[in-house]
Amino acid sequence: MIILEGKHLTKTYGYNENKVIALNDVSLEIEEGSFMAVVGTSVSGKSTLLDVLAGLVKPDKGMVYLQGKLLYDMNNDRLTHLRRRKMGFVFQFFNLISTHNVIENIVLPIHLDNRQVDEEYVHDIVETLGLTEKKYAFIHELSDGGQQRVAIARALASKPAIIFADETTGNLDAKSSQEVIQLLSMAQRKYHETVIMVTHDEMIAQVVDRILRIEDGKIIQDTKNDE
Ligand SMILES: Nc1ncnc2c1ncn2[C@@H]1O[C@H](COP(=O)(O)OP(=O)(O)OP(=O)(O)O)[C@@H](O)[C@H]1O
Repeated sequence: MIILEGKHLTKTYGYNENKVIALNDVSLEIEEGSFMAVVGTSVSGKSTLLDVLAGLVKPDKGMVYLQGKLLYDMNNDRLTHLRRRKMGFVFQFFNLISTHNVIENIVLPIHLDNRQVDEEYVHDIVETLGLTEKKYAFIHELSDGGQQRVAIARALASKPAIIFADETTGNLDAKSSQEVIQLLSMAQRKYHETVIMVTHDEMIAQVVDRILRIEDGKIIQDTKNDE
């Protein structure tokens, strides 16, 4: 089943001689439960594509449908509500709250959405990500790797329809980047999540279901791993 669809997405930044076409008429469909990696050289438009698909950056042209619902047709409050309910984010620099402990950070998006925390589910995620011993630790007490795990746990906890991950602006070393990919892949299989991840890591072929290669704001290669 198609969970997310982008149609003729175009996004430009700047004007006249400073004009940059970050996305140039991109269309794609994403299967529910799949793990898609978005790769490509620097400033090719990867993050812009992710942000447009996630309802964070409105395209100049084109449409995004999440489970058949047109994203940019709704007002901002509804879009924010939809993002909270349906999307999980694992972005670089994690946006974790330093005055909260690990478990408080993980359940924060659920509280923001005025939903009941599924304690059993959260417990399972915490255990799966190896955070049980760190549950009550503060964020600054964790290593970078530990913080990454909290960010992944937080994205999973609200049972989103899709998880968006972007490591592109950061400087994750190859090992941390592999770890994030492995953890997301495990989560995708265990919790039947759909994952879209922007990465510089090219060693992903075995893990992901699909690799989308972007160059100059266009899809230049779309490789699906059919098992
Ligand atoms: N907020 C913005 N304002 C102006 N220009 C932007 C903005 N965001 C992106 N761009 C431009 O759009 C183009 C695509 O950027 P984008 O960040 O999507 O590429 P990327 O492939 O994710 O790059 P990287 O891998 O280096 O992070 C670049 O030329 C960038 O400078």
